[in-house]
Amino acid sequence: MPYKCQCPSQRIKTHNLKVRSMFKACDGRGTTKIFLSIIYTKIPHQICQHSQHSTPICRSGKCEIHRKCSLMSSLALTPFKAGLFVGKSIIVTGGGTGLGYAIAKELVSLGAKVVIAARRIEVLEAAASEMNKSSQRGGKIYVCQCNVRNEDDIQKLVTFALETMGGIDGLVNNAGGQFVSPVENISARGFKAVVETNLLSCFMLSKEIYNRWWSQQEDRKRSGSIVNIILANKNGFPMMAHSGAARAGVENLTKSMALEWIGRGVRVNCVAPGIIYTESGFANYGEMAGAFLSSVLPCIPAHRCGTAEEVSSLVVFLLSDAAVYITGQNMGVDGGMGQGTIPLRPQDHGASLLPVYGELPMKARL
Ligand SMILES: CCCCCCCCCCC/C=C/C(=O)SCCNC(=O)CCNC(=O)[C@H](O)C(C)(C)COP(=O)(O)OP(=O)(O)OC[C@H]1O[C@@H](n2cnc3c(N)ncnc32)[C@H](O)[C@@H]1OP(=O)(O)O
Ligand SMILES: NC(=O)C1=CN([C@@H]2O[C@H](COP(=O)(O)OP(=O)(O)OC[C@H]3O[C@@H](n4cnc5c(N)ncnc54)[C@H](OP(=O)(O)O)[C@@H]3O)[C@@H](O)[C@H]2O)C=CC1
Repeated sequence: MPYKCQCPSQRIKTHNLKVRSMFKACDGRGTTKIFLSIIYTKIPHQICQHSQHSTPICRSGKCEIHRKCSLMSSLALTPFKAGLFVGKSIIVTGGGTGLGYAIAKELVSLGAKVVIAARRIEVLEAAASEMNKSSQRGGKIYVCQCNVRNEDDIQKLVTFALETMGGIDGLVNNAGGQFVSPVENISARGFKAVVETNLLSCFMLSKEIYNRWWSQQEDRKRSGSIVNIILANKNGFPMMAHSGAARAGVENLTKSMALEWIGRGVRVNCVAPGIIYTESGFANYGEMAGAFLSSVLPCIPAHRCGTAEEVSSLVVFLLSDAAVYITGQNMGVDGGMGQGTIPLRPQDHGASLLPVYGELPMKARL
């Protein structure tokens, strides 16, 4: 099947725009879509000539287009100035995959020392060896196995970070997740597991670092920044109610910590991603994910998923001194969804809420 190129290379050439990152997706029907996020760095012309994209699609990952896609991904750069995080030490939980990986990678490319922590050590090690290739100016990734639901593991993580990096300037509470279920089918243990994974973990790790490091610093200039990754749950989170509730807890905890710790120079903020395509994240939902994506994309004002790098930029900004007057906030990265409800649950239940007062005209019904 001939490949229909959607690459906006003409625009890039004409306006000399800058390209930061690329999102590619095979739709399984022989078409590869290439989305360019036209922002920061200049795309080399030889990579993005319109004519070079008229190749038939393969799904092996080895064709010319895939090669160019990978090349483009590896060109993804940061909008922040080189060396911005030199001398800074940061913990990113869940940093071996998806959003956490993108955040850790951007930080290390800016010179930070970063501990990535999660349960699967082999995933962390593979990620670290990849990321260390893009490290700049002394940036380095260290790995630490940690189940964030376990308080002993949390204490060991903080000990490891202090010993290897000599301090902690930033924390990204990104590890998290949930499973899909209607409320009535969630067991108490299941609900508790999700609350522990997303809320208790954030409380335990933030507190541990505060008590052992931030509260001990004489020099308040060496301040701390915590960024909590939550999700777009402003109007509830049907089919993942446990997670919606846990993240609402994180948002409120964020405000309390922000107000209590501001005197110690510690800032605390939330980032609420909308629907961000990460291979690892979506793999948790198996076949449901594909169907979900096709029904949900038209409901996103931007008509596309976000990329991990688009979340990472905001997280890195909040960690940086550029955000020194920002604390207690929750910011969405959601393509215009306004941190609203993700329509996980199709409303195909019929007229279950019948009007009690008066008649509802036919045209006002589904
Ligand atoms: C309707 C359409 C759906 C579309 C799907 C696309 C969704 C896109 C959403 C976009 C927004 C959000 C994106 C993301 O969050 S991406 C990140 C996703 N990553 C993860 O979720 C990974 C982490 N998740 C987990 O580790 C688990 O879900 C959990 C937090 C629960 C931990 O599980 P674990 O097995 O370690 O827990 P326990 O062994 O302690 O078990 C405790 C109880 O939990 C019950 N449980 C666990 N998994 C499930 C399940 N899949 N379904 C039902 N119940 C589950 C388990 O049974 C235990 O309870 P019981 O003893 O009572 O049985
Ligand atoms: N992708 C999206 O559309 C959205 C994602 N989010 C949130 O962003 C965060 C990252 O998601 P994403 O990167 O997409 O998905 P991933 O599944 O790739 O990331 C989840 C990460 O958390 C780690 N993790 C999960 N449970 C634990 C645990 N108990 N202890 C330690 N680490 C744990 C996992 O590693 P391991 O399994 O090795 O422990 C994994 O690295 C999550 O909190 C997610 O809920 C929010 C909104 C939208």
